[in-house]
Amino acid sequence: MDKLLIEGGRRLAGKVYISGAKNAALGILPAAILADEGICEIDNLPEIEDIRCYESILTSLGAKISKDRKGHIKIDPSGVKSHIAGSEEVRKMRASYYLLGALLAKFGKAEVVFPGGCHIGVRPIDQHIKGFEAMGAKVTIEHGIIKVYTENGLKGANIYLDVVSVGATINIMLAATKADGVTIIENAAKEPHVVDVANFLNSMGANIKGTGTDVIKITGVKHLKGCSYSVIPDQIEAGTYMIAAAATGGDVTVCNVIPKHLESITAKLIEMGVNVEEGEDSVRVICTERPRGVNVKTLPYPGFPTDLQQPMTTLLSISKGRSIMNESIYEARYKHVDELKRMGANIKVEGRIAVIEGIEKLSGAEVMATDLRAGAAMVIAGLVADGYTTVTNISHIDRGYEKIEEKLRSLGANIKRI
Ligand SMILES: CC(=O)N[C@H]1[C@@H](OP(=O)(O)OP(=O)(O)OC[C@H]2O[C@@H](n3ccc(=O)[nH]c3=O)[C@H](O)[C@@H]2O)O[C@H](CO)[C@@H](O)[C@@H]1O
Ligand SMILES: C=C(OP(=O)(O)O)C(=O)O
Repeated sequence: MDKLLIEGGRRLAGKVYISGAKNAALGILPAAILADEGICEIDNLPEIEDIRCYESILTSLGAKISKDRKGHIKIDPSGVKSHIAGSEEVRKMRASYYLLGALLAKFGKAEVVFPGGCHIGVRPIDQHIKGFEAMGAKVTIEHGIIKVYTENGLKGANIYLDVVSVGATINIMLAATKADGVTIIENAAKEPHVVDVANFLNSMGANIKGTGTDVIKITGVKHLKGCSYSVIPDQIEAGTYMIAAAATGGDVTVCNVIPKHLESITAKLIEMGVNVEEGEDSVRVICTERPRGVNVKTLPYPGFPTDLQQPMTTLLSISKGRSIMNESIYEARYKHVDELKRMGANIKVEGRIAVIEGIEKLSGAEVMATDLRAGAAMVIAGLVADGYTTVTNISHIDRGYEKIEEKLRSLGANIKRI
């Protein structure tokens, strides 16, 4: 299995270009099967394992997918005839739960194997199910398969989410696009990728209003068509490079981003004494002295994203003084801490709280990517550590970061895949 070998101690400098957003693309791909006519052309797709996996799921459902250039695909869903998704790929990934909403909207029924994804907590899907049931579907779980059936299609409904959930918001939105009547989602997630999936569906002819606020109104339509669409830049990939720049005392311009989506990260870095300059579609991170420790609490958007908690923990582990991290979204997203400790970090975890006493330097070691963002955290740790760090289990990293070692090398890092 591949590993990343990193020689630490090099300051990152230059420009890095951010790919399309994983979590937006993973909602857009299943949405494309809803076209009753025409094809969907999707641009700025990130070249990552999760996208390859989703393309293969759609192909196995009968969609025709063609590619003519990097990050651009055409999906012809006219061959999708089955409401059953049960392949190994479905089981592997989290976002396969969107097949429930998409197949339900298309056929009035869906059978999908339970989703996988990063092991960072229990990750229930009760709010997705509650939404489908409110729209009149009957949901059962048999032998690891979620079965959702309707008698006469879905009916619009008022749905109040008990927790702010990206997945439930997008899934209910997908299901409701062709439902009979109006669906209102209250306490909806406001993440940029929720807005992006809705914009894509609206380009296909859906009628979705209010995304980006906590009340979304979906008026069901009868017919959807193909469209051309470009995925937004990845907020989390951008944040990862911003944090890596700060950790290495670097000067990095993170290009092809929407700076508004990065505000919570920008604000934290500024609080730590790092200089961040916002451009129109870029942010420049300049770090000239060791950052100060700060307190961080992960929250739904526009709060600090849980997906950057792990890279941020690495930065805090080498910042001045004590920091407190409060992971309010997932109860088990601290597996990277044990790996950071192998590199000398001084971190105590109790429940959702990590108390981090910043040390001057980490020291290189063999560490494991226990999940996707833990992997990013270990790569940043390797970049700043004394000597060599080997990161194993990097298939997790490949799920969500396009060509991470090439992008880092272009910024001056000494990193290679072995
Ligand atoms: C493919 C994708 O887009 N993944 C993202 C998505 O995951 P995902 O959609 O799985 O995350 P959610 O936003 O749904 O989860 C947020 C919180 O709600 C809880 N919950 C969720 C659904 C539910 O039915 N019941 C329930 O209790 C979860 O356990 C978690 O504590 O949003 C997360 C939160 O920003 C990110 O970390 C993931 O990168
Ligand atoms: C948790 C993540 O992904 P997934 O939901 O696909 O497991 C992530 O992108 O950080």
